[in-house]
Amino acid sequence: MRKIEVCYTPELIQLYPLEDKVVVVVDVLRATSCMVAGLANGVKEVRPVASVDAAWEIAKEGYITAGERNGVKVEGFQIGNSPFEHMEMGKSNAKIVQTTTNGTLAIDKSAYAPHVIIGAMLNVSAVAEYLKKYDHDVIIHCAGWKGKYSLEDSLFAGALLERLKSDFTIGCDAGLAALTMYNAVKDDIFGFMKTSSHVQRLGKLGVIDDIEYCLKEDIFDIVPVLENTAIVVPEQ
Ligand SMILES: O=C(O)[C@H](CS(=O)(=O)O)OP(=O)(O)O
Repeated sequence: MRKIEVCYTPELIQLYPLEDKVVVVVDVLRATSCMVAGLANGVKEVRPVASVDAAWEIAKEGYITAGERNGVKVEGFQIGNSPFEHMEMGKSNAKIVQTTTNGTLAIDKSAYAPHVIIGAMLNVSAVAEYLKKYDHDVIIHCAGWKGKYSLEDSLFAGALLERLKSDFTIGCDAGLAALTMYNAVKDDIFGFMKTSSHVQRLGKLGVIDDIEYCLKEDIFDIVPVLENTAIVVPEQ
């Protein structure tokens, strides 16, 4: 049986050989939720970059600048890190260059894997169905927060494992912990998350609507993939 493992933070990713794996990168609050919401609503592609300077360079090619530092829109950028802003950009089929504290860094650190896909609560069942058809072992790469563990990305890991537990062997204790936590709180994820450090931090910035939205399961059925340097939704 294929194996699925969970890496809780980008600081640990060097412990996981990625050469022959599918990597699911997740940053529920909020980077990968923005990508999924935007791409499902007409955004053409997202170029994830680790630095603000790199974003400015790519913006010269006609990309909309998106992203945050410390949760706040980068000065001079067109949009920040809200899924609603990304969905709005879909109306003009924008191409976006995005840099965030945790999410785009985790993508950067996964980029040498042969296959990288983008997960969020918003598309968790679509990701599960995609992985069932794809004959490879899987690593769920949680973006965490500044190298540390985060509850929301672990909940995504648990939600995905719950959907895949008959098809994959859960190959690590991190996965078992995520699955147990998800099943314990799945009926009130928003209530559970209220005490988390990320919600406390972002809540102070007045983005509670973003948080509530990003914690919803299965709003979209797309699976964005990293193709060379861009995240796109391949034609079915
Ligand atoms: O904007 C966000 O949600 C966070 C900001 S911070 O890390 O909490 O300061 O960034 P992200 O890379 O989307 O986790």
